[in-house]
Amino acid sequence: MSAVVEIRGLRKTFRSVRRGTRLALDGFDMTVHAGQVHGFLGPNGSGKSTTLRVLLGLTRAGAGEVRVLGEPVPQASPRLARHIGALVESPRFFPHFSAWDTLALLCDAGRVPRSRVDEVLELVGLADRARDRVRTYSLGMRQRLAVAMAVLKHPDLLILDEPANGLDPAGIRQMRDLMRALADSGMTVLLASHILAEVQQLCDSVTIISSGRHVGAGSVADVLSRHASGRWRVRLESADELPTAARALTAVGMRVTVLADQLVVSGITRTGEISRALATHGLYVAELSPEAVGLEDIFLRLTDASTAGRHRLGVMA
Ligand SMILES: Nc1ncnc2c1ncn2[C@@H]1O[C@H](COP(=O)(O)OP(=O)(O)OP(=O)(O)O)[C@@H](O)[C@H]1O
Repeated sequence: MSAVVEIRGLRKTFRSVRRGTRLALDGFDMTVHAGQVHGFLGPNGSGKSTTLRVLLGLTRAGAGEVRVLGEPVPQASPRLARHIGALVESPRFFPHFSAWDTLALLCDAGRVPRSRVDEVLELVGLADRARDRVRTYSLGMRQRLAVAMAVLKHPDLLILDEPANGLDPAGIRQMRDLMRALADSGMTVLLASHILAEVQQLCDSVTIISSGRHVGAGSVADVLSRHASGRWRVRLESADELPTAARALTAVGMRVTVLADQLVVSGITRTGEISRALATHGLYVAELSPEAVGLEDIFLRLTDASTAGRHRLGVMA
């Protein structure tokens, strides 16, 4: 799998007279592979927008190496511009223009054939409102028009900063379907988002940033399994047997929490240990499953740990 984005050791410091020196990126690393929807996650102020602005050549890093589509940034940024589409700031529209007029104007300015307008309107689901004025559009429709503007030149890499911000559940779902359709059409999508359930459903891989540092990355499945809770949920034929089962498991060194209809067990290396310990007391497992951990739990665990560590070290900006 080839890397579309490679970032190594990125540092960026902001200096202002009023607020002093602020370290926004502190040796940050990230890799995004071709054809994936890659989620870029981090708490407010952790450095996501700064990273995206560096990738786009909009701001310069103090140190580190950045390559997009194999080319160095910022040196190759003018050449890369036509291969990257981006939605990183609130889009501005001419409210009295229609979506069709808006895209046609951009086609003319960017020497893209106008035949692309209808294609893109179809892709973002605005074909039936294409001739209506933008000022009559909902927030979700405006966001989809902004994505249409970003993909007009059929970029290889699409960078989106919180595209579902402020959208209702239906709008979020349309945006998710759109991202998936774009990735299926061969585009690599880098998506900064706070909506972790969405990221878990949509993204192939993720990078987690906290206080300007990389704190986790990998395919969503890997990240979920790497940070699995190590706890197992155990149900028996009858809930009446749970107290006896809890005593049996505790006696062999496991940690057990008794809930109304199940046990939560940790402190084991193999699940067979649970069935074996219960069988010696004539108890049989009806259901045994790993306790589910979502991306949100992992995100909070990693970013809290990182922030707490940096507070201890006294290196917070
Ligand atoms: N132009 C700037 N001048 C001074 N400080 C800045 C500037 N831009 C960003 N910062 C600081 O850099 C740090 C990272 O900000 P950044 O906007 O990259 O975070 P973010 O992860 O995108 O946050 P959010 O999720 O809230 O958008 C923050 O401490 C922020 O205050």
